[in-house]
Amino acid sequence: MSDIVLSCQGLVKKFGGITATNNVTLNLARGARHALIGPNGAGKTTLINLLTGVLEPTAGSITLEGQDISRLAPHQRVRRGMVRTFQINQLFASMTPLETLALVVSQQRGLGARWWKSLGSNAAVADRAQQLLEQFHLGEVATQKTEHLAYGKRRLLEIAIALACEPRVLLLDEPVAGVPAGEREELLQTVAALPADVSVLLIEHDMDLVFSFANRMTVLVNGAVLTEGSPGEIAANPEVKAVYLGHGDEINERLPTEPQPHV
Ligand SMILES: Nc1ncnc2c1ncn2[C@@H]1O[C@H](COP(=O)(O)OP(=O)(O)OP(=O)(O)O)[C@@H](O)[C@H]1O
Repeated sequence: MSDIVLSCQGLVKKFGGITATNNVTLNLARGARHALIGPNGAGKTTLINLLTGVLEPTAGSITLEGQDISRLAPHQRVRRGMVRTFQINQLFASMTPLETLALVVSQQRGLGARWWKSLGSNAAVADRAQQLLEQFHLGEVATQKTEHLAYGKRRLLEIAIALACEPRVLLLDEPVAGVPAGEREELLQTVAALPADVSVLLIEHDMDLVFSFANRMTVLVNGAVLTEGSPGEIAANPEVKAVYLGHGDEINERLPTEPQPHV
């Protein structure tokens, strides 16, 4: 088994005259905690959309566990084990976290939506949903409608839903964006405690989270990879610091000061 779970080679995405992704090659190691950072407009969202199949690349290829998935539809990539965090939408607003997770676990296990008729009648589904509720600190709000949950709890539910799909690769899209200060710590701790066998690619502007979470970082600028390295290497890289100058991003409060230690 290769040490690389997800890989893209020479990815290019052009929107008319704009090259949003410019010859990006990126390897996600098995069990990685890999952050993708870059200033606004660097191409992070476009790259994630290419990896998940929402966008079709102009050139390049993507492999998951060594198999070419470049031509697969988004749902086929999910089935192969690449899952991104879901944004809570209207569909889930009137459902509770318990119902939502039971539905996703049930679908994942090929049981369809039969859980609806007899929630709890399938012990394996109920057990897994309960486990996820506890893991994501949602136990106390398990039977409240999602639309009434605090924002931080909704973000936790998004990650729980993604994990219910039993991913090999989890693409975490700005998990703490918009979360009020009082709810951040719980979210940071939960993200830090994600299962070690799930390889994670994190897109994030919040440098607290990036530097406390990642053991590998890729910096995108103008659609291309500027550099890749350990958090220590990234923090010490003058080019990275220069890129963030004038962007008002928090990275300059951290660079080139010492990053947090990593194992
Ligand atoms: N559908 C589109 N059509 C045209 N241009 C696009 C499209 N999507 C993205 N772009 C352009 O591609 C570039 C990269 O955008 P992208 O949203 O991927 O960056 P980002 O790093 O995710 O930015 P942010 O951090 O602000 O979310 C930008 O110049 C953007 O304007």
